[in-house]
Amino acid sequence: MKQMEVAALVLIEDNRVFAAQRKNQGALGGMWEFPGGKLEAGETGREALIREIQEELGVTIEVQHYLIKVEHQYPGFFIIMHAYRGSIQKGTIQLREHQASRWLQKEELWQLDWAEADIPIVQKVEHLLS
Ligand SMILES: Nc1nc2c([nH]c(=O)n2[C@H]2C[C@H](O)[C@@H](COP(=O)(O)OP(=O)(O)OP(=O)(O)O)O2)c(=O)[nH]1
Repeated sequence: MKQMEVAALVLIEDNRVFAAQRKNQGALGGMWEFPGGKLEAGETGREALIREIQEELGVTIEVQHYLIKVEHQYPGFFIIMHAYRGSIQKGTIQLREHQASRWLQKEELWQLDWAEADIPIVQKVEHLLS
């Protein structure tokens, strides 16, 4: 069974969290997620996250702390996801790989069609927003 390890960013500004929508084609097409991506060989989760966010959003982030580890079995693959809190150090977000993005308030969190593995992260975020 295919297995992957992924790092994801929980970015909160002004009491809103950043969510991004995957492109319609491909794995989990159209689903909402926290930006990030797969760890490459020899990379730590933090290193992968900094690299992926630079690639996907064109910004430099500072990773603050580890938030939660999620393990989830999708029909075709098993995913281990590490979510971190982080903040933008430099740059303005540009969507380079996602089709849409939103800054969500607490009450809006469950309006989105989240990738299944993200549910525990969204629950955690719910407690971080007021
Ligand atoms: N980045 C990210 N990926 C997630 C989340 N939730 C979730 O199930 N995933 C899945 C989607 C993908 O299968 C995998 C992330 O890898 P990725 O974004 O690099 O995957 P990809 O297939 O788009 O990229 P690639 O193979 O072209 O490099 O993890 C999430 O919140 N953030």
